Amino acid sequence: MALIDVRHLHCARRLADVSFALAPGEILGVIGPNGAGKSSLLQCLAGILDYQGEVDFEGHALAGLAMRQRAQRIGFLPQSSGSAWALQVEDVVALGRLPWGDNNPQALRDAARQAGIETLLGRRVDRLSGGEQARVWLARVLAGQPRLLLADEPIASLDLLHQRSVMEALRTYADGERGVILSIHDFGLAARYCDRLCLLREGAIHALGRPAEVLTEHHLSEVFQVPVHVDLVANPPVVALK
Ligand SMILES: Nc1ncnc2c1ncn2[C@@H]1O[C@H](COP(=O)(O)OP(=O)(O)OP(=O)(O)O)[C@@H](O)[C@H]1O
Repeated sequence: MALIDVRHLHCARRLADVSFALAPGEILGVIGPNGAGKSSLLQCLAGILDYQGEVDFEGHALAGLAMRQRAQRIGFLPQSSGSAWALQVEDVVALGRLPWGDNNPQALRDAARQAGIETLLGRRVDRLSGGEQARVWLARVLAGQPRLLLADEPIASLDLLHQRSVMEALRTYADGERGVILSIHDFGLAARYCDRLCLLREGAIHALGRPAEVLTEHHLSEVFQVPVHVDLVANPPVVALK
């Protein structure tokens, strides 16, 4: 059974007739130009934006789930998070347990390790660098151990080392019964870590399939309107401007 099954999703002036399903164990990368609708899609699935169409989660209508059940099953990492308060890093991570009403120490430890923030514990989140803060907010979502993790550009502000470690953490997180849908602008990393890609153009799906089916010079040049060189046989895969 699909983890999430999205059928004919419409969101006013942002998304048109988007359909796909995600199986347990899969990472789906959502790609496309600025304004194509990647964040909007994730926000619809997270319950932040209203939509028309049908979305089933593990065979049941998502709309029928109580808010708490939904928050336990689906975690959302927004494009940018921040805190106006002087919270400790561990307090931010613990926020991820709110849907469960507990403070599960093992879940908190696992989340800190997966997001690579163990050395940041004990610090104030508002005194961390942008990339450090981004990993703390990722740890918050991981702490909730959602079956489906939605992450809006989780590596956008990260250095090379942490881009790789976060993609590997998400890969490991998805392996098994969980799934991840993330938006990403780095196509080389998308090719390397995502099982399938959804290429959006002006709110509609332009291509959906395995990275080799979606990341073609034809699709990318057409959608991004620049000549693109693609070599997915290379190790690591190469997608670059010509
Ligand atoms: N709060 C909003 N109110 C109205 N329209 C919005 C709002 N936020 C985004 N939009 C519009 O919705 C469309 C999709 O935006 P969205 O943020 O989903 O794109 P995106 O693919 O995530 O872009 P990016 O790569 O720049 O993050 C754009 O045309 C955008 O201008």
